[in-house]
Amino acid sequence: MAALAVLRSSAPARLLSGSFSVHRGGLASWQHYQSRRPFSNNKILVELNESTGVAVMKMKSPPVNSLSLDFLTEFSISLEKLEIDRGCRGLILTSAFPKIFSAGLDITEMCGKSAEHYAAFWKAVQEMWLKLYGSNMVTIAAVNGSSPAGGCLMAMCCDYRIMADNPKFAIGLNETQLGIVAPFWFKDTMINIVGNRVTEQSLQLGQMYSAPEAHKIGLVDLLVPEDKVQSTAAAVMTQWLSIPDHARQLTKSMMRKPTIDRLVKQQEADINNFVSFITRDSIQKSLQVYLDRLKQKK
Ligand SMILES: CCC/C=C/C(=O)SCCNC(=O)CCNC(=O)[C@H](O)C(C)(C)COP(=O)([O-])OP(=O)([O-])OC[C@H]1O[C@@H](n2cnc3c(N)ncnc32)[C@H](O)[C@@H]1OP(=O)([O-])[O-]
Repeated sequence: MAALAVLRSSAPARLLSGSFSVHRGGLASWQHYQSRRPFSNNKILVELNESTGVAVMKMKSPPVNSLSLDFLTEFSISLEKLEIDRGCRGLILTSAFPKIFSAGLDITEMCGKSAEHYAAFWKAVQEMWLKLYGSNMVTIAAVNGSSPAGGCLMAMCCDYRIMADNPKFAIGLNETQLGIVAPFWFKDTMINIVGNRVTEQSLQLGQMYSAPEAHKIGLVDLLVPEDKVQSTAAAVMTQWLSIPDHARQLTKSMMRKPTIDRLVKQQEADINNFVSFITRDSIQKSLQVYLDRLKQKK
């Protein structure tokens, strides 16, 4: 079971950082755990309901939940804490902002920095994927806004995706539009959901799909009105949690392990590949132009 990130049964439940609360039934009984060290900038809010065993993880990194190195580090630590907590069986991943799930990788982390920085950043992206895609928990993405590139990847890592039924919200792997290339494990994750043909076309065109289009191609499983995304995620979670954990976990591992192992086997090479790609002058220029265009949009 090497593919599954953390062995939940053998590790003690420990809660380490701030922005972490445990729900024991009523709102009045929210308990806040103290930080052991002041690591967290609270870009991620985690609320664990102990009576249901379901944690809600809300991304809260203004303005657009872009995946910076700090964000990714905090995300992976938060996830690991839930993974080793025997009281937690399910995770709902969502955004604290109403119109944006996540803007994907923070482009400023990929512009004008050192090779060492790019390597550390890419390792953090890999870790996020390995932990979320390999999670033993039931994972449901409550996609309450737009979700390009790395944001789409996070949603795709989950077992089930529920998206707000708003044609203005878009999701997809748009990397080629930035002049960059989604790595093989982004591609594999998408193939495992929508198949080879749709993925090939999506990746080449850097296609963003409106919520209804994403539902049509199977990139998201369910569309619901914006104000029903969270409650529907909770209802779907109950259904998934009715399956015995061990059987569901082994099945999930059987489905995902080959995909995970491909990256694990070449993690270092993948980092080197990213660094040599992202440091090219032409790629740096493309990213800068894209970033400037984003800023001028207003
Ligand atoms: C090989 C590598 C694989 C790569 C994978 C990736 O994920 S690549 C990533 C691919 N991702 C994309 O292509 C997504 C690009 N982003 C968007 O399409 C839109 O921002 C939006 C739809 C997410 C939100 O629309 P909205 O109208 O609500 O918001 P807004 O547009 O007004 O932005 C507000 C502020 O946030 C800033 N900022 C935004 N995104 C990023 C970012 N990723 N990073 C950093 N900064 C970002 C933006 O510049 C602006 O800054 P300012 O001027 O205030 O200093």
